[in-house]
Amino acid sequence: MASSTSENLKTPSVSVPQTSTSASTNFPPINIGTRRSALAQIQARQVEKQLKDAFPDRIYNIVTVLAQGDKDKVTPLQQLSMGENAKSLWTGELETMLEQGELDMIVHCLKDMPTQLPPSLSIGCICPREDPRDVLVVSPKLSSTSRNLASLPEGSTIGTSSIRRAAQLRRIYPTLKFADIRGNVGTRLGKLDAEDSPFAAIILAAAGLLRLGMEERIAQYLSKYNGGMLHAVGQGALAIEVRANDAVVKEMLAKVGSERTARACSAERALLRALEGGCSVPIGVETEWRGGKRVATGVEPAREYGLDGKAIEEDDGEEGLDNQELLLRTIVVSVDGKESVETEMMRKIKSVAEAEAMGRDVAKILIEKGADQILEKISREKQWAAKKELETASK
Ligand SMILES: NCc1[nH]cc(CCC(=O)O)c1CC(=O)O
Repeated sequence: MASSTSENLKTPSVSVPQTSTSASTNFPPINIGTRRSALAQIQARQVEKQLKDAFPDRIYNIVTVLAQGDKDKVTPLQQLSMGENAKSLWTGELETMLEQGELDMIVHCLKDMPTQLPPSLSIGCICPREDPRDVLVVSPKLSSTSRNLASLPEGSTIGTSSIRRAAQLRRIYPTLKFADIRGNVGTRLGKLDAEDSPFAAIILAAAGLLRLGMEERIAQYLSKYNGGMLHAVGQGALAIEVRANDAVVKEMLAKVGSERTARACSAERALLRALEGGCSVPIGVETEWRGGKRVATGVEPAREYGLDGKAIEEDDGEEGLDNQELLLRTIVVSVDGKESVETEMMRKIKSVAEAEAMGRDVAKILIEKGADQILEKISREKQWAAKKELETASK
């Protein structure tokens, strides 16, 4: 779909689609950067559409970049994301282009964004959240009999590279086994469905499957009260990264963002930041808005359920937001699932800053309850594994 320009010869991993010539405008085009996967491109087009609806006179280009993390399919994820630059392998190249003005915004899954951004960049807006939950996707060989975790055959292997997912499931389903599975959503589904697949099922984010139009693959939605699984910080929300000093683009994005999602996700991210967790740290969260006219998840527009399975009665949109309370549930689990610390807090939240304060307060409570010991142990083990890796490499 994207046609290459001669510019790309210098940077072959970047593809710029032809600019549409239909809109007449005096403004320069808005270049929207994203990763190259099918899901990333759908997400970028969704944001482009919202911007087009709000600002039809502007021209938009979607620029896709093959991220370092997508190129290296061999090194285990946990090693790829080690150290200072954790996760920059997903965003580093795009961020350089944004800083240099080749892009005007980057559409990210908020979940994949580091909690600290380079000082020249900031989050321009957070879009309304898709369903934030993790889901179980079952192998076609089992899908007529096993539609949930509890009914999978004993000793089944679940494909996931996420310590958060594996650790939480080990805690509740000690007979399940876990194995790494890498790649984009489509690649993972292909590995699950292969004739010689070692996996009985895999765990994915609902949001990705829903955006890809693959809802029919979802066997079970997981949450605290269904499978005992809390999702990742920021899961299901798209965030748009911009140059911190780009007032024009920031003003445009104000039309696209959701205050409800921004508050919920800011609480989650402040919690993660305070615990200094990288993407592989097993912290699970759930946020719900309670009270006011509706009982709702961080999901928006309101779906027909809350994360606890209670029906959502009425959607009073953003208006009732200040009268509602934000419920934040969290869990920190050891890798083997044997130790865990959980806490829940509910508070009225009237701004992103208040949401961040709540996230930090929850982090303090988790630390008082012993979460720091779990996290320190994981960090020691990671350093040990990295040292071993270096020793092996230098032999
Ligand atoms: N780790 C990759 C990733 N980053 C964001 C999503 C899902 C979409 C979202 O959270 O918005 C996924 C796929 C998955 O975890 O199944």
